[in-house]
Order: sequence, then C-alpha cells, then structure tokens
Amino acid sequence: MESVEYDNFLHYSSRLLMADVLGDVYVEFSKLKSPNSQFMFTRALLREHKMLIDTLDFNVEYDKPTVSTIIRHTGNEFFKAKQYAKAADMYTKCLVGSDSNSESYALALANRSAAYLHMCQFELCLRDARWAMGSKYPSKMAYKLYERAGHAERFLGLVERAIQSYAECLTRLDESDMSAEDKSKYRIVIEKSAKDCEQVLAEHKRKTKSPRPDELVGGRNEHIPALSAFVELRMSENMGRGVFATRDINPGDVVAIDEPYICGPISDNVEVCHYNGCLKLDMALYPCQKCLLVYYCNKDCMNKANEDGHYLECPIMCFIKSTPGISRINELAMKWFLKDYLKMGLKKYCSLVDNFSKSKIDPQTRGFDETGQYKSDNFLTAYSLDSKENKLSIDVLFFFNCIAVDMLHYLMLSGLQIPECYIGTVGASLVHIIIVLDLNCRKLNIDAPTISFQGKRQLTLTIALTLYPTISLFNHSCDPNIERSGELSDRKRVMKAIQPIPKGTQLFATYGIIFKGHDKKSRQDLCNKGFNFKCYCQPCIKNWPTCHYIPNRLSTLNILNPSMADIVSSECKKFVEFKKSAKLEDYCQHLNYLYSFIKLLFNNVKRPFELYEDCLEMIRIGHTISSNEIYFSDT
Ligand SMILES: C[S@@+](CC[C@H](N)C(=O)[O-])C[C@H]1O[C@@H](n2cnc3c(N)ncnc32)[C@H](O)[C@@H]1O
Repeated sequence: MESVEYDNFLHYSSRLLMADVLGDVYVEFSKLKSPNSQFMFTRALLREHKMLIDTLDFNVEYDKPTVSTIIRHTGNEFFKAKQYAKAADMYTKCLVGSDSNSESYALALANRSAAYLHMCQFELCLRDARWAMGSKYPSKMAYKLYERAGHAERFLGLVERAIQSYAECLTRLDESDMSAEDKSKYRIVIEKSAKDCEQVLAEHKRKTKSPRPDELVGGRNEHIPALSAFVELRMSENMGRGVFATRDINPGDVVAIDEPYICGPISDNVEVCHYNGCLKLDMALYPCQKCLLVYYCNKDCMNKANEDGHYLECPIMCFIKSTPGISRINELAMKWFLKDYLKMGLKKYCSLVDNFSKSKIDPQTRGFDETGQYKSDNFLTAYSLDSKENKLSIDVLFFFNCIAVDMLHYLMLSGLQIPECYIGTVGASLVHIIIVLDLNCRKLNIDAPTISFQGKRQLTLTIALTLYPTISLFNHSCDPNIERSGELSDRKRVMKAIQPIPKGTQLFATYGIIFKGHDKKSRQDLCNKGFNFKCYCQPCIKNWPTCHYIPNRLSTLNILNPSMADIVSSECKKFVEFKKSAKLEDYCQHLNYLYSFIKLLFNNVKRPFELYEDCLEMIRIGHTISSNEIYFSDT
C-alpha cells in the first residue's frame, strides 16, 4: 500500500515492479545490514534500471529577442492607455519567453512592476522592482526602480524600508541622463516622500515600546545551555528521555531558548529569507539570479547562503523540488548536508558520520559531546536526534535510499566530487539526515510577525520548516504545559510554561494536537502516523473528554481540597466576569492575574475543568500578543 505521507511514493517502486524485480529487490535490500551497503545497492539498482538522469540540461529555447520586444511594446501601448492589467499580462508573456539573464527580461520585469503599482498590487510591484534591481536592468534607469519600490513599501506600511529606497533612488539619480533641471525637480518630489515616511515612523516609534528580552528562568542549564537551570533530562517510562522540573516552575517562566540547526521556507507562497542563519519574513525578497527559486532578504544573506553551498544546489534546485517524498524536507536535507560537508571537508565529515553509525548509541546521552554538553549548534547533536530508523518498514527505508541516491546524483552532476570509496558513507548520511528531518522537524514551524504596522496586530502564518535540537528533547502531551512564545519573527524559539509545573514533573510541548479539540483516537492516529509512537500522555491514558463534554461546574467530584471550596468558587465567579468583559488584546496585560487563577485551580480542582481550560487558552493568547510590540492608543 502507498504510504500516504509522501508524494509520489510509488515513483521508484512502480518502475521496478514493471521490470518484475521489486519483490527480489525488497528481499535483497532487507538482507543488507549496513546503511552504506543499502545505499550502494540502491544506487546500483537505479543505475541498472536507467532511473538516473544523464544531464542537467533542460534544452529550453530561450529568447527570441525580436518577439519579446514586440510583446513588451504591446504591453507599453496598453500601459499608455491605462489598461494596466492587460499591460501586466503582456509583460508576463514577455518574461516567459526571455532569458532571465537578458536586458529584455529586466525591462519586462520593471514595466510589470509599474503596471502593478497602478493596480495597487503593491507586493507584486515591490517583488518585480526588486527582481529587476538584481537583473540586467540599465543602470541609468535604476533610480525608477527604487522610486517605485519606495512607493510600494510606503503603501504597505514598510516606511523604514521606503526611506532607504528613496535614499537609494536619489543616489542612483546621478547616473541618469535627465537634464539638471529635471533632476532637481525630481529630487524635490522624492525628498518630500521620504520626509512623509520619516514622520510616520517617528509617530510609530512614539506609540510603541519594545518587549523586554526573554531570559531563562534560573539562568542557563549547565549541560544543555538552551534550557533553563531549573530542569534536567531524565529517562521516563514509555517516552524515552524527557525534560523534568527540578524546581517548581510557574506559568510565564521561560524554560527554553533554542535556535534551529537547520531551517527553510515551508512553501513557495510565503516570502521568507532562505538563508539558514536568517529566516526573516519579508515582502518581495531578492531572488538568486541564476535559479530564481530561492530568495534572500539582502545581499549579505545571499553571499552567506552561497558559502553554505547554494552554488552547488543552484543548478539542481528544480530537480530537488520535484524529487518524491516531502520536497521541502529534501531541500532541507540538501542544505544541511552541503553546509556541514563543505565546512568539514570530505574526510572529517565521513569519519564523523561513519563513527556515529558504527557506535552503540546510549539513549540517555545521545547528542551530548565529549565534554558532556548538549548544544543545538553541534552537528552530531542534530544528527543524533531520534530517527527511529529501525522502526521503518522496508519499503519506506528503500524509498528514502532512492531519494538520497537521486539527490547525490544531482549533486555530482552539479560539480560535487566524491571519490567512489566514500559514496556509500556520504549517501547513507544523506538517508539518515532525511529520516531525522522527517521525524523531528515537520511540526516545528515558526510563525510570522507583523510585517507591516499599518495592519496593527500580528498575523500568524506557518512559514518555515525548522529543526530545533534542544526543543526536540521535549516529549509530547495532548495537554502541553509549555508552549512557544517570544518574538514571533525571530528564528530563535522561546518556550514558556503555560501551566504550573511542580518540581519532579515533566515538561511537555505539543506536536500539533491537543485534547480539547480532538478525541483520543484521532490524537493517537496523528502520533502514530506522523511520529511513529503511541501517545502516553495523561489525557490519552485517562481518556479526557473533548471540549463539549468538559465539566463546567464545581462539585464534590472535582474539588480536590474541600477546605478551599468557597475561595475557589468565589474566584471562579470573578473569572467568569473577567472573561465576559476582557478582549483578546487585554489578556497580555492581565497575565499575572491569569497565572494566579490557573495556579489556584491547578492545586484545587480536578482536570479537565472548563474554566481551567479557558484560562489556559487566555494565557496562550496573552503570551503570543505580549511577545510582540505593544501599542499605546492615543484615545
Ligand atoms: C522529539 S523526540 C522527544 C525526545 C525523546 N523522548 C528522546 O529520547 O530524545 C520524540 C520521541 O519521543 C517519544 N515520545 C514523545 N512524546 C511521547 C508520548 N506522549 N508518548 C510516548 N512517547 C513519546 C517518542 O518515541 C517520539 O518519537
């Protein structure tokens, strides 16, 4: 049966099935004990059955300059007649037929950005203007692009950027062949636009204050620096390792601040900087001018990504994107592999991954270095994350090997040279990386910030796939007591307690599902299919009811401490009143009240209890809102 998790799961096996060898292949493959031999076997097989491409050439016929110029001029006619949508269509046609490295392409992009500006499609306008800036656009006209970008940014509320674009426009004006008189008139107009933006910015700064930076409760943990000093790693029954409190932890306490080992965008539709060290959400990023498939927020990120290996990945991006499996995971695997392989060099890389695969892994100390430290920026820490390789079925393991064979083949066609004797080791490491990512990073997405402050509140979007090695130490519960908080735009992930966590108990995150909204069966299905484990959290063990059936009244059945009944009852009444009057944005200002109420219920009322769950929800919302800029209203 096809594994529904992965795209095109039958891509390799169906061809082997047609050649009537699939059964034998699985038998042979399962006899092989080492990951290196499994990889080499798969590689030989795909070669034998001619399933690997010979060349990276597309044979696309680009650029018939006369045709694209005619189309662009037709677009210009529509533009002059103020038929901007038709003009934009013509420019798009021109782009499709042009080589991205030609002036014709750059002119069509620039013209389309002008059409989009008139259509009030500011994001599209900005994107085209930025793309044109990085292309073969004539430098004497470049000032126009910066002016247009400035206008679009201003309309989008990105006034700080608009000020920079206007400044660049004035600098580029010197290169234009405008008359001195026209230049000075033009300059006055642009300076006025920049001044307007400065006023808006000053007003915005007056009305906002930045949140205080988050700090780990109790300081850094001695052995796991991304965790608080008030926790430790312990083996737990049914769940392997887990993070436990060594002191009472209160709601609001910061328990982890982690950075991703590797990260990348989750879709082509969200504009997030592709550089692993950045991940900034932005509008209209600068594309890599060669592949046009990855984007960066500035030239610095573009250069750093190149050093990390984009130059090898660039000619094969479109192949990687169409590889079966989960294409974003494949892209991330490629990025991870290249970053470390190029940094360490062939020999060091191979010796590390070889030693890892031969060593017997202690489940408790896995990922710690020789000095007893567990660090999120250490290759072996990330590489040794839970992979459940031995639990994978043969067809899935074979499938991952096929993907890795394809990926390594593309890389070698792209210029990566690996001596034959190292291919097994390198290939097996790619398989391992894909499996680690597949298990650990899917549900750890980061959210989007407010990119424009005209819209006032933040929008929450899933923008990236990320692998946080330390946060991956937290086990899952359908009733999590910690959750992501902190500056939403930051690649740094801050985890805060959302419930009281008494000394000696475990800290739990959620892998994407909580008990209130889903019954036990669907939760177990998700844990099983998505992460390959049976969930042993309290709501699953005790089969807690979903939201409609959660008790909503205090009674002798749920009051744990009868001597507190009156106090609890009166506090519950107050909370119900608070709930009625408070708006979403008030929650963050009343977090201390919410913390004290949840603590009172935690100690005195049996879970689940409706008001507890409501208070928990308010804390979660409060944490998200308080982590962003706080707005003062003039009214
Ligand atoms: C990201 S890791 C968490 C850390 C892991 N326990 C370790 O030893 O490093 C995820 C794995 O932890 C275990 N796990 C996490 N939450 C669990 C739960 N609620 N019930 C059972 N096992 C769980 C599963 O084996 C799962 O594949």
